[in-house]
Amino acid sequence: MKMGTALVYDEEMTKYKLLWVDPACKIEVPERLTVSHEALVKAGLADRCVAVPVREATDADILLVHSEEYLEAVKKTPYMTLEDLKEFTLQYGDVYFHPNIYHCAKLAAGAALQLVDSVVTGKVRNGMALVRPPGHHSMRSAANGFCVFNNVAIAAQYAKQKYGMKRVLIVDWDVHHGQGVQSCFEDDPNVLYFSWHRYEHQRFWPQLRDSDYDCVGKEKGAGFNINVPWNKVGMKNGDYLSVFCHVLLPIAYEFSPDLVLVCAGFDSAIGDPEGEMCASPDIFAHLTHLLMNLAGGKVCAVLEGGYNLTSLHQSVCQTVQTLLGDPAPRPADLDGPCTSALESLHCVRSAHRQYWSCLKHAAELPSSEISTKCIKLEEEEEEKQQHQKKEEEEKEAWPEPLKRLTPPVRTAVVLPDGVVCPDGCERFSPSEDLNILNKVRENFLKGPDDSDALTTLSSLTALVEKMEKNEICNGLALVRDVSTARMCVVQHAATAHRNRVLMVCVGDAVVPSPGTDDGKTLLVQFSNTESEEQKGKFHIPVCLKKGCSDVSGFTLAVLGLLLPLGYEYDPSLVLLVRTPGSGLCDAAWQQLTGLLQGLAQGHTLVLMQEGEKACVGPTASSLLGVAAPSLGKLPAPLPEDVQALERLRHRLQADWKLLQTTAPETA
Ligand SMILES: NCCCNCCCCCC(=O)CS
Ligand SMILES: [Zn+2]
Repeated sequence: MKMGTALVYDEEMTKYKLLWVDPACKIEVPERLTVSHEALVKAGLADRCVAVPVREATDADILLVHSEEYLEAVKKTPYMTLEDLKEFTLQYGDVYFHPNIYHCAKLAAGAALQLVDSVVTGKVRNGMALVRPPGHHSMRSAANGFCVFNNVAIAAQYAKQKYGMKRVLIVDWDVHHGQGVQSCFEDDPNVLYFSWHRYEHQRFWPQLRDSDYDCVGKEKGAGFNINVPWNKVGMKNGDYLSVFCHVLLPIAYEFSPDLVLVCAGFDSAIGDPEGEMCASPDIFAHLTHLLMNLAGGKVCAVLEGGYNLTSLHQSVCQTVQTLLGDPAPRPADLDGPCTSALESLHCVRSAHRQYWSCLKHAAELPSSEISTKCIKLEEEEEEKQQHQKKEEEEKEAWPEPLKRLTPPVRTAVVLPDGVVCPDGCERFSPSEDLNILNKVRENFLKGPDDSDALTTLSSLTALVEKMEKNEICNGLALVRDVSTARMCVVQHAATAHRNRVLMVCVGDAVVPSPGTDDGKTLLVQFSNTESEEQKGKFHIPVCLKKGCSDVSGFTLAVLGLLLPLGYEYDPSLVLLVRTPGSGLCDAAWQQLTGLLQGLAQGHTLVLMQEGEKACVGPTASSLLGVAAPSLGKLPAPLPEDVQALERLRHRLQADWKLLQTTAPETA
């Protein structure tokens, strides 16, 4: 499987700027690109990428989205005087022209097409295009919001036309609604457009009625346009992750795209004057990671907005470093979604429940008076927040994202002699560390002579120690006795006081509840047997009618339950245990292994029963960072599974805020 990350950039795109006074446009400056690119160079990330040259989009490329008259009009701008340019600009909104902007707009669109070529032909696995002018606001026959040509919309049409891509997912995490993208594809069921955006009940630019959650697409495209309006500023990491886990990812997996394009705007990060949100730059490492197992990893990120040069360059680095496969930083102290975000979440899920089987269970929209009451309630909160926000603005500051050091060894394996070490992995030699050997001997050995158990258990202990020191990223062990191995790992990991172990079990082995409910271990167990005993906050049985053999139900449980739990729990180690009888297909198992690596700085330890030897290769592939194979278009999950998950989420959301999908009942 091809690895490699493309970086498409050319300094020519810095060579235009605002030539007159216009307060709405002055934030769109050339430094946005130079600062971002220099940060990638300084962080040593640019050198790790495959440099892909830009090219000018041809007329034919541009006409995939725009009208001839618009293109002909823009073609005239290089020859215009300053007065003509001002005149020409007046017909559009919140955008400016410059003698060189037509050239740069062709390069920006061409850069996106070069990126698509590199990814789709397999030259690289994924990549990022650092471009300006941005694109997602430009309409078929109009420039808008700093945008001239719609770079990502052109890229999507190009991918469909040139490569016969059936289904393209566009994720727009920019803080503005890409109305240009929406209008291009709103009747197209082959392009799923997702956008969240600052909206404030249509009070925020561009103040469009069509940006609200009930604009779901038209005719054949109904359901393939997802708008998540942020009706308040100050949204944080927990708000963003909730929307990914409870809206975007379940639908994206059901849609099963052949290609993922990202309108990667970073004005949704903290410090940005446009967005006024509070999400930290490292959240983009997680948003990127969560998309990287879709479409076999074919992800093309194209820069859109981002106007605070500090959070912009930090967010760009977080995104590129994740595309390169480096483990994501641990998500620091996530809050649950705020009331306003929950209302939006609930409305979006209700608006789309008829189109997506993963949402069938979404509760009915609250009757109209309740929703207006919510808005009234919000307006009161708003007054309070407004003056508070004024003070905050001055001291907007956030910690520099932690340096993400990549362990020297990516994947270590503990395997019985007869099993070959998968390519790219490092066989972990048994430990000679005497105090480990003694501890294992006295705590876990049944018979004194059980030498190979001693070898296995001491190797595992040593492996966990090396993961804690970040010398090894993740590991895989094929063991005879999984339950003893599991206890050994949990016991060792728990000794380090601040450790938390997320243990995920698939298969029919009965897993005893972790000792006390002290929170040092969170056990999530997938099975098909309804367990009778009441579990605590830290032991969560997920019972699916057909266990893990139903990929749709399993995927829904992973995306809408396991991931939010994992992010909120924020473990230092993820212990993924597979025992026979899970019925889990390799692709679903690899998706699980891939997605969980977004937690614990990628420290995932997979324990498998010896009988699962055939699964060593696929597991190693995921642990090495290779994208999991696509699951294909998912059939509808079993209604009883959907209801069971919904009930479980409602039962747990008092303890686990990221499981919430509806606003607390208004008094
Ligand atoms: N006219 C009131 C000023 C509001 N600012 C709007 C500026 C357009 C923002 C477009 C953008 O950021 C592209 S990602
Ligand atoms: Zn924007």
